[in-house]
Amino acid sequence: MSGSKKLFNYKIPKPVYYGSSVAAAIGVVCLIKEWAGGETYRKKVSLNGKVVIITGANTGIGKETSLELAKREAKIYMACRDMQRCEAAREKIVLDTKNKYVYCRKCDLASLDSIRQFVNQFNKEEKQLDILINNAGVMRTPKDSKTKDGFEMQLGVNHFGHFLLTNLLLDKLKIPAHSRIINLSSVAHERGTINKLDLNSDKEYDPGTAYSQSKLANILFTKELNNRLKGTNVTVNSVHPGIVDTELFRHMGFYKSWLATIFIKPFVWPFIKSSRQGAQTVIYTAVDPELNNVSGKYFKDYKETKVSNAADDDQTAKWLWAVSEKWTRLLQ
Ligand SMILES: NC(=O)C1=CN([C@@H]2O[C@H](COP(=O)(O)OP(=O)(O)OC[C@H]3O[C@@H](n4cnc5c(N)ncnc54)[C@H](OP(=O)(O)O)[C@@H]3O)[C@@H](O)[C@H]2O)C=CC1
Ligand SMILES: CC1=C(/C=C/C(C)=C/C=C/C(C)=C/C=O)C(C)(C)CCC1
Repeated sequence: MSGSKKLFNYKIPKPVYYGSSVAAAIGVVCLIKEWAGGETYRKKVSLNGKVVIITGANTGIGKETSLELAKREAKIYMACRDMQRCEAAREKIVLDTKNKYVYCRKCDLASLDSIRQFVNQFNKEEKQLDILINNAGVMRTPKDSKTKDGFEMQLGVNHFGHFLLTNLLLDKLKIPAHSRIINLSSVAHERGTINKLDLNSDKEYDPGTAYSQSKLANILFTKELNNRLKGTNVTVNSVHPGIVDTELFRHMGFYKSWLATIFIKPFVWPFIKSSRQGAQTVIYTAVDPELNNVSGKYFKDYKETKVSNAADDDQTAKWLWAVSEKWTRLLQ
């Protein structure tokens, strides 16, 4: 028997036995990951003739969403801060989908000037906008990270940047029969509060608290924008994509450490979504015809989901809107 294992009445050489056991175990783990990651959105919805803007489209969830919408024949504007990374992603999307109507445009959400320049250029290029996906985001940026206009980086990029961008694009969104805005929020909003006395975290800064505040701001923005868009053709919803293995964790030392890589990640890996899996609910809310008249909602795993009490607060939503209008100099 040495050098072989017995299975029923067959002698299997040990290397074959152990090799196939490892392969089977890997197969099972992959199946668990596929199952835990949720269903792929497969409804055949063509976006031929539709114009889409996706912020932060060069990597992670934004890149996968761009790829999927390009397959559905949309004309896509990838609004990114790093043109080299954007071009690399665009090339791949164009090669994979054969859709040549995919463009890179500079839009640094950490600069109000850059956002205005992006919109000025877009207004010259397109008559209408059908889908705006406010996807770009940063998480747990280091202390003292500020945008060009002095906003705390996470609130600045995740909320103020998208607040200005969306408002400047509303005229173009009002042209098609139906158009949509999708705001990427997060389950992290549940831990968030809006700090009315120190919104910009100038007095005290905690990276996790500031991220949660920014993701709560995304939902409050969705709420107030939905109020203001009543009676128009434009809907606005927010999405939690799941816990997704992307570059969002770039500022979290522990996540990238050898300790986490060896002792934690192998066990949680099957339950963390890939970027493709994380993009599915975003794609669903962006394109599914059943949602043509659904607005002001928050989605998770294809389902409308309840938001936290702090996110269901009309007064704070209005307060945040007024501050955002002022700080981004929207009405200048
Ligand atoms: N991953 C997750 O587990 C979760 C993610 N989310 C949300 O999903 C969204 C997408 O995140 P994800 O794909 O995971 O993260 P990634 O870090 O992989 O992608 C974020 C994108 O945002 C871009 N971005 C960052 N700062 C700016 C800026 N100043 N101007 C323009 N673009 C910018 C990045 O560009 P660059 O490559 O140049 O840095 C990148 O393209 C975020 O809003 C995030 O909060 C919500 C819940 C969970
Ligand atoms: C997977 C994993 C971790 C957990 C990460 C979690 C739970 C992230 C949640 C992120 C959210 C909610 C992001 C976006 O909004 C640890 C503990 C860091 C260790 C390394 C592996």
